[in-house]
Amino acid sequence: MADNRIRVALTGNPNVGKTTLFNVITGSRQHVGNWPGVTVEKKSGFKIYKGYEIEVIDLPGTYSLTAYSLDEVVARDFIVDEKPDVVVQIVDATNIERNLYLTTQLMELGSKMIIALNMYDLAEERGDKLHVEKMEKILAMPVVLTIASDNVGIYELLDTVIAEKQKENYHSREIGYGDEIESRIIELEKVLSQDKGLASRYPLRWLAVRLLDGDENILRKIAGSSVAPEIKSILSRLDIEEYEALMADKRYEVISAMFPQMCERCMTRMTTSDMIDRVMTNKYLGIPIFLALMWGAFELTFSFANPFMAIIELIFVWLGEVTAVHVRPEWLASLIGEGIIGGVGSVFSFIPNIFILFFLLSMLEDSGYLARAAFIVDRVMYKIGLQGKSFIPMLLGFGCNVPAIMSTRSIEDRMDRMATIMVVPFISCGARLPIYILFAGTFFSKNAGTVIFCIYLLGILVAVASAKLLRTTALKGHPAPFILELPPYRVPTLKNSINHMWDNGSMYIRKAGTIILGGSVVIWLLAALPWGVEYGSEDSFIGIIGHAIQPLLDPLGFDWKISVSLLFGFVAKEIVVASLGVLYGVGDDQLALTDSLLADPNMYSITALSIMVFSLLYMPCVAVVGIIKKETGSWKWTAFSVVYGLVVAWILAFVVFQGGKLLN
Ligand SMILES: Nc1nc2c(ncn2[C@@H]2O[C@H](COP(=O)(O)OP(=O)(O)OP(=O)(O)O)[C@@H](O)[C@H]2O)c(=O)[nH]1
Ligand SMILES: [Mg+2]
Repeated sequence: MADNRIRVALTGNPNVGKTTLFNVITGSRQHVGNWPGVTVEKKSGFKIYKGYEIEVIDLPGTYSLTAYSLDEVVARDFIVDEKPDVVVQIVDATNIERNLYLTTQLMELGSKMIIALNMYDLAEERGDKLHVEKMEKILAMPVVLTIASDNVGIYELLDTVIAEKQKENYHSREIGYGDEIESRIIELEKVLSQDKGLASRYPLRWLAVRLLDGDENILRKIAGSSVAPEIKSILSRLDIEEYEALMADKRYEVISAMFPQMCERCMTRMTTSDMIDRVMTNKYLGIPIFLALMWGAFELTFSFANPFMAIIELIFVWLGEVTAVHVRPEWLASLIGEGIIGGVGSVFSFIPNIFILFFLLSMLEDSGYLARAAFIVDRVMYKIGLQGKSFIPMLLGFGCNVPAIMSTRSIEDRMDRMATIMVVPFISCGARLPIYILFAGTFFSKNAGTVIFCIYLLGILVAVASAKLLRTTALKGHPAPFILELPPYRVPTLKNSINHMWDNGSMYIRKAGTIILGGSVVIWLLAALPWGVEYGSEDSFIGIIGHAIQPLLDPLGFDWKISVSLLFGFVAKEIVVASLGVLYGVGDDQLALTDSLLADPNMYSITALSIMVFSLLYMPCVAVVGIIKKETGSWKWTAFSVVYGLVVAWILAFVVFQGGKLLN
């Protein structure tokens, strides 16, 4: 490797600001959130600085080097196997003692190390006195103060990285584990050293320590080695569990001896966060507060977005009129008017809602509240035999199910993970929102926010119930207890909320310009062909397809237009709205889609409700099906997910529609 290239790994406990730091150094925009477990994959980026090409790798958070879940393994293996030039451990300055556990393990690896003492704004705020120089001396490594979220200390950190890389010799730092364990370490080291390949790849002392620590992954790493049988026989004579406990004790002992010298007045005390949590996570108040906050978010979304939505609608209706008058030949006017403006336009008018909802959700996330929501829901889920960790992917699922399913990698237990993957599609993603806004806004205009809130809630309930069902049948087993470290409450940063809003919102706009545009044109073609048929009539191709599937959906109250739109929604759920836009010929009679729907004699509010319920549940879109296949590695489960969704959606929409008809 050329001399001016440096590879730097960012590691540390979850939720300490690794990704925030990564983003400011490399100018990337990876997802940052105030809860542990945001990052589940390694991401790399580059920074050119003072003539050096610095590659920075952001890793998932990990509490120790004994990795349990998939994301922790990613972090551990990278540092151990890829040997970055410099390892930067990001330490939460308000939680140093706890973070040092990982430090003691990283130290043993013998890599060049730097501590970035992050969030020191928060430490200072509460009156801690940090002794950075003492810390450097005790740990024998550079310590740099940073405030990643405020761009403070970044260049100092980069300078330190360069200086560290250039250092010729540095001493590895060791923890003494006491005579008994030390003699075992020496015994193991001696055997391990016979395998020259191993010796060149890993520090032998480190390997020995990990083996005595009962690390299964390390056992697997040396399985192919000639010394493996001998190592195994030594280990089998020892009580590894006891060694593991002894070594952990020793580390804690070392930490509690050095910690008081690094920080004065850094005792644990009742913080504001703790006090707020007494109320927020209270046994009785927790769930009502959660529901109230979510309901508030939907109400706000709706009332704020309404005027903007009306303006966008007007613009598209006007564009439709202009097209009808000025564009010739007529088929082209129809393509642009009915197809493109009708389809893309009707999806576009929901952009304000998407933006506002994601802005609000990201404020809740950044403040630390969503982690509490996971905690509260976990309490309930655990009682009915489910693992609360599944709630975190569900939270991500409100944005898009694809990253949500990827984030299940942080779930250790395979059964739990599979069950979570199967139920995430019931969590309503942003793409379904336009469908609800259209139908709730049109048929329940007075309390649209509440109706949409109930739909989201229904999604969560179906997800939880399905998980329960799966966990007691095909994916039987006990849930592992879930320990979630609650992050502190923080004032949400505007930058973060806007970034988050933009990421979700721009994805939506991109989709409108590509897949939805394409879908609209296809639907227009199907509605206009065969040549000479009346546009969008029952004799057009789309009419024929619609009539073919409509009998299946008739008991749910859907006519052929709704049926065919739902069919195309499989590609992307926004297409349901786009194709309704095309089929109701917005450009034609110069009405907004909402007015056309109100004018349709077959549409009642109960039909609208049935459509919303069906769209919420009916099957994951193409992209989600793809990721389910990838993450489960099984066609059987992928097919199950599609069929199960369709069945559940059909049954619930049936109950809603037929029940509603009976009541009326
Ligand atoms: N006050 C303050 N907040 C910070 C600082 N650095 C990061 N944060 C916030 O801390 C939270 C966690 O940041 P992330 O960058 O997602 O943390 P991470 O270490 O990548 O977390 P995982 O990927 O879950 O392991 C976010 O809400 C950030 O805005 C800091 O220096 N000061
Ligand atoms: Mg991260």
